[in-house]
Formats: sequence, C-alpha cells, structure tokens
Amino acid sequence: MKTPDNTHFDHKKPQKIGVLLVNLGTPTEPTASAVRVYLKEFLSDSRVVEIPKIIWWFILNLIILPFRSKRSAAAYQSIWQKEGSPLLINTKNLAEKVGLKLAVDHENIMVDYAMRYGSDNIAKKLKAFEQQGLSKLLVIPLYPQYSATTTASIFDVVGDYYQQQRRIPDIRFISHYHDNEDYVKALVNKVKDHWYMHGKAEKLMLSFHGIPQRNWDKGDPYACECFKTSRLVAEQLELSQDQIVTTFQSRFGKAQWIQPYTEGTLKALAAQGTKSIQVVCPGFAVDCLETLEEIAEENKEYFIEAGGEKFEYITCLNDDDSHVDMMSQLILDNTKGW
Ligand SMILES: C=CC1=C(C)c2cc3[nH]c(cc4nc(cc5[nH]c(cc1n2)c(C)c5CCC(=O)O)C(CCC(=O)O)=C4C)c(C)c3C=C
Ligand SMILES: [Fe+2]
Ligand SMILES: [Fe+2]
Repeated sequence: MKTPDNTHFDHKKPQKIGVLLVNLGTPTEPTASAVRVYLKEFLSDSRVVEIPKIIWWFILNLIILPFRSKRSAAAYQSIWQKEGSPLLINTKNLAEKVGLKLAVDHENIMVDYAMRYGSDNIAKKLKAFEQQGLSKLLVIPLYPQYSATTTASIFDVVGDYYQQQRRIPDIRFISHYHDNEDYVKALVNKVKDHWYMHGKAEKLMLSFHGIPQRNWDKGDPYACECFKTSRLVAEQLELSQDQIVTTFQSRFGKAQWIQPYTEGTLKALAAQGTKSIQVVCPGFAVDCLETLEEIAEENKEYFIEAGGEKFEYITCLNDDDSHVDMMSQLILDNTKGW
C-alpha cells in the first residue's frame, strides 16, 4: 500500500452518503490535440480494447491517434456547445437536478458526477466526498446496459482508488438498470411525447452503442441486455416486430461487432422502401457525440441518400424530469438501510 493520504478521523463530522453518477468522459475542447489526449487514455484501457498491450501500443500511437484525432475533432466541432461538450453539460445537469431533488428530504445524501476518462475524474470526486464527511458510497455508472468495456472499467477505477486508502466506506455499485421499470417507462414516455408532437413514423429504431462480437462470445451480457430493453419498450408501446428495429452503432476498427449495424440497417430499410423512421438511443443516458453527430447528422444522411424521406432523432433522457425522478428513485432504492 502506498502512503495513504486520509485526513484524521473527526468524530464530529456528519456522516454522509455520497452518490457518484459516472459517465464516459469527453475531450476538454474540440481540437485534434485535446481529442488525442482523451482518445489515448480511453483507448489505452484494456477493458475497452482487449488486444495484447504491445501490439495495440503500436497500432494506437502510429495509426489510430494521428488520423482519428483530426477526424473526431471535426465531428466534435459540429455538436460543441457554448458551455462545452454535450456529454459533460448533460451529465452535470442531470446530477445537479438529482441532487436538488433528493436534498429536499434527504440532506445526508450528496450527489455528484464523475468521468471515467479525462477531467472530473473519479478519484478527484471521491476525494471531495471524503472531505465532506463521506461514510457510505453508491456508484452509478450511467450505462443502463452492463458491459465490461464500460461498467467494469468504472469498477476498476473505484477499486484502484480505495486500494490506496486506509479507510474504506461502505460501498454499493449498480452494475446495470436495463430493465428497471422507471427507466423503461421514461423511454416509453419519451417516444410517446415525440409521437404526440410529430406523429408516428413507419418504424422506430432503437440504436445502442456496439461492442466487438468477440466480447459477446466471451460472455459479455451487453447485447442481451440491450435486446431486453428493446423488448420491454416495444411491449409497452404495443409495437409489432416489423414496427421496431434494434441496431448497434459506433463500430470501431475492422473486427466484427455485434449486429445488426445501425448504418447498414438504415440504408437497407430505405432501399427496401421505408420512407420514415424515428431513432432513439436508449443505451446513452445523455446526448453526446455518438447520438448528436453520428445518429442525428451522419446516419440521417445515409437514410435520406438511400431513398428515405423523413428521419427524426428522439433525444436521450438527459435532464428530463422523468430521468431525474427515475435516478432519484434508483438512489433511494439502493441506499435503503443506510
Ligand atoms: C473499442 C472501442 C470502443 C468500445 C468497445 C466502446 C464501447 C462503448 N462506448 C460507449 C459510450 C460512448 N462511446 C463514445 C465515444 C467513443 N467510443 C469509442 C470506442 C469504443 N467504445 C470511440 C473511439 C469514441 C470517441 C469518438 C470517436 O472518435 O468516434 C461516447 C461519446 C463521447 C463524447 O465525448 O461525447 C459514448 C457516450 C458505450 C456505452 C460502450 C459499450 C457498451
Ligand atoms: Fe464508445
Ligand atoms: Fe461514433
């Protein structure tokens, strides 16, 4: 154990519950150099890329980072907001609203957000909690569907942090909430609200971030959880098999990823005569590059170019009341007895 840096225990300090909502992370600015720093940390995580370290070091540093950073920076520029990256702004807003809602009746609960990669990292936020008298910790990765590539990576970092500490709080970790009733209801209501404003399309597409096929083959339950979320949403929306389609986006590299792919499905549907489609991304708690640029811009273009006429993107739950309520309830359910 390295030198622990805990402060002396203070008997008078109030004992509090810390709730950390953790998302992926994002570049500090939409420039090639900032994107490179972010991608280097993200793609060096062996939970994300399982290729042997030495081989991957060469591929990442000599091929991917020099080319991808520039291309991704341009994509980030197209969605960047005055206050920064949408992923950061939306995550911050969600955590703030959940904190305010819970503060009304539960003044011992502190809510904050953290990012797995880049700034606002997990260690920094756990340290801040400690300074405010943390005695119990609930970690909620903002990934409804479990994957080792995302959820487990957050668990690793929380573990690494406490490996360096003398005092460990009581810790609870939510590994998924893909079939949580309130989460499914929030998605269903989001789609219904959209229908109310814009009418129905011929098809509803549920597009999730993909993972490599070999991760699924090795036992990652992610795809099964995505399909279960889809089934629950379809049942509550009373949609038949041919009105709803589940797909996977954001393929990275040449290997096979879980299928069907979002891009290929949109092109095929348009080519087969589907004229209108609505797309929602239930695997993303908040809007980010993968939804605002890849789906709402890039994939929209593919659909229209292939003969589609109407493409509507339905935004993520973000800081909607239904999401704030759902998260608050998840927190109360999982801090019972504390
Ligand atoms: C091997 C590569 C990747 C795996 C596996 C992966 C899994 C995965 N990612 C998310 C959520 C997000 N990914 C985002 C961006 C993003 N993802 C990858 C690669 C893998 N993701 C890259 C290279 C990027 C960067 C953008 C790019 O260059 O295209 C984001 C958005 C970040 C933002 O700043 O807005 C999210 C969110 C999940 C849920 C997941 C597995 C389940
Ligand atoms: Fe990703
Ligand atoms: Fe992408």
